[in-house]
Amino acid sequence: MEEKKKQAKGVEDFEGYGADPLPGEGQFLDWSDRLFLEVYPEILNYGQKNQNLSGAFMVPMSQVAKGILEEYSIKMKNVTELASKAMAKSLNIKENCFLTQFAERAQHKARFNYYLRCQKPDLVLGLKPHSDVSGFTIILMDEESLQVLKDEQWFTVPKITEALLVLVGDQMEALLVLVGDQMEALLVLVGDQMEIMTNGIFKSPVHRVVTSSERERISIAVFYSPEANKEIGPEDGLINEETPRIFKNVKGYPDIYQGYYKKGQRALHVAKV
Ligand SMILES: O=C(O)CCC(=O)C(=O)O
Ligand SMILES: [Fe+2]
Repeated sequence: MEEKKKQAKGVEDFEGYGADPLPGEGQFLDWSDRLFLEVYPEILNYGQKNQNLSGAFMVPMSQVAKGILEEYSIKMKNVTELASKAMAKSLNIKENCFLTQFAERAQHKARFNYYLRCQKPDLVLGLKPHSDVSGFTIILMDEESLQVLKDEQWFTVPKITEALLVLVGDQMEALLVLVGDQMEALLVLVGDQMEIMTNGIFKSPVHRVVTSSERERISIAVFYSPEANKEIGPEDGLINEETPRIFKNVKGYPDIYQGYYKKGQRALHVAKV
């Protein structure tokens, strides 16, 4: 515990080790311990930043841990490319169109969540209801507890061992994609920016994590987002007379999102036409 405290980030910082920044008035803290790191494109600078022990990279990592993080990040980069293409294909639009919107310096941020056992699981959440700001998020989990809101009801996302990639949209459809020879189940959760780029066809679901008094849980979420300050918008190929544009082109959406997230609110309406 002492060692953990030494590495903790400031209460206002987002990146680094510790709880999320203090939420706005009337909001609760989440029952989780997490490490949040930008891995792409920043991973290339990781060693340097680590030596300086500044900002988000105050968490010293062993060479082994750094190696694993690098390897995982490279694999995740492949998965995001594969999933971006699969999503475009499923919509009958150009395979590379989403990759072009995410652009060369697309961001990958990894969040390592550790949800401790909780004495009052009926009163405390591991993560409050939210939608992700990302284009999409790839989640690896060891236990169930992630829930998605549909028709005002919470559904627990099952832990699947056979499937490799599952897309949870509004319809909880499954999209199976083969990722190398790895048999770990990965979940792809659509984020707000993909809802904008697909003109609302893929929905960014509201989700939360519940706690348990019996078991702890670990998950790794990799948030894949367009390059910083890149304007994004609905794909031309998805707009026609029958399905008119419902979202504007937007720039700097993550900043707008953060303001609403702190208040426990969604931000997507600001991008509506
Ligand atoms: O722990 C999980 O399964 C989900 C985490 C999540 O929703 C997030 O980090 O945004
Ligand atoms: Fe999330």
